[in-house]
Amino acid sequence: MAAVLALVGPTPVVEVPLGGADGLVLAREAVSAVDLPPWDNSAMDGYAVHAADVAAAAPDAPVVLPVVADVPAGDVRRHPPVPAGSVARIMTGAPLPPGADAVVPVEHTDAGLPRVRVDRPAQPGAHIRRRAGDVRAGQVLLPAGTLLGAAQVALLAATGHAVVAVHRRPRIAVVATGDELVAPGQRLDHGQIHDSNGPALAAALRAAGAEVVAVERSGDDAPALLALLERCAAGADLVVTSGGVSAGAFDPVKEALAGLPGAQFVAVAMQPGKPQGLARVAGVPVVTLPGNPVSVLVSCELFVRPAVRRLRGLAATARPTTSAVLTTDMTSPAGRRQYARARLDRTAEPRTVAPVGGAGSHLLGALALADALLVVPEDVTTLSAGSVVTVLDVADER
Ligand SMILES: Nc1nc2c(c(=O)[nH]1)N[C@H]1C(S)=C(S)[C@@H](COP(=O)(O)OP(=O)(O)OC[C@H]3O[C@@H](n4cnc5c(N)ncnc54)[C@H](O)[C@@H]3O)O[C@H]1N2
Ligand code: MOO
Repeated sequence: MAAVLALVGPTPVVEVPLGGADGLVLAREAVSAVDLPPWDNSAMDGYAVHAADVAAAAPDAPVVLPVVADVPAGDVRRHPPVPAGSVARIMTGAPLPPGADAVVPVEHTDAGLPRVRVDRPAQPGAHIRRRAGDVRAGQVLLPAGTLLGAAQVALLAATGHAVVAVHRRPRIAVVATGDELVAPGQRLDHGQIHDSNGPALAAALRAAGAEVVAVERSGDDAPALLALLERCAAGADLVVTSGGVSAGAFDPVKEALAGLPGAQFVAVAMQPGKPQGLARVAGVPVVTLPGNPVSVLVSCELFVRPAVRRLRGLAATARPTTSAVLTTDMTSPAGRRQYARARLDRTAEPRTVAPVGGAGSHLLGALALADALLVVPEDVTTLSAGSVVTVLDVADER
């Protein structure tokens, strides 16, 4: 993972309309130019009063006062001070007229106009939301590096930000390699299969926060593949390939990239996802994932997702791990850390985890039912039901 991360940094800073900024990451701290609330205002529908006028009000001794003004929310008039001995009718969020120092909720009155009966006292300051009680002008609202979600967008909108400086959504191109690949929906000849890695990587990368700018298929001709990678690199921050990196007689990805500076192909002691590689094409990092359909998604999760986070301007962290109780016995290959596909019961106490399907890197049926990866260390070859194991929680939504 470190080798992949070393190739990427946050994408360039762009100014985008706030309305389209959710899911992006602030590139600069956001500062408020205004106080929030901008003026003292009412927290209740009711009457703005002088607290002293209603100090003795009670259900059996109501105080009757004249209503000298009506202040709805959105009222842009500047009202004169409310004289002592009178009140203004006021709605939630409306500016408190000068003079008044408390709000009596309408429930504690007869809702009257032009005179109102108030049957409860109010402490000075009651139901008043003070100017700058939330945010002060000049205050840092959000530091650089903040992921913008609904609450952050609300704060930026409330403080009047129409555009925000964010890291541009990372552009990633996907290239699935293999002469056997045919687009889903097309007829298969003997020896051909539908390309699942292309669509799968595109989905995983989008879920990680990337913009997928191309999903290409390439045959096994290395020069043609290199030309395709160069075209993809021209419009991308990162290119991700699948297939063609193991020990076969036709491993075009290796062949296409091997001569490039910085290219490296390694066997990682994990299962699935052993053969891995990376290179730069025209300066753009290319991560070469193995072709087996389970391997490609597990490797994308472990190696590419953190890199996408870094490109977005976030910390390049992995997903959270959790402990769970294994529900069945299982085995694991010696010398390779296994990421077994599993289902995690998040409602059980303690949590339980059950492997789904076998260890084969072609077992897409089981992968699609899994929502977690059960991590079995390199030196562990058998695990019994009841053991406490580490689980990577990879579910995006559940
Ligand atoms: N002699 C050895 N053979 C293999 C080794 C090894 O060490 N020595 N490693 C195995 C492991 S582990 C993996 S993983 C695979 C990785 O191979 P490649 O990255 O070269 O991938 P391919 O050979 O192109 O394909 C492997 C497998 O996946 C299918 N595939 C490929 N692309 C797609 C796609 N886009 N959609 C659906 N399925 C795809 C392909 O048809 C193969 O069945 O190598 C092992 N072999
Ligand atoms: O390591 Mo490969 O990725 O098992 O199938």
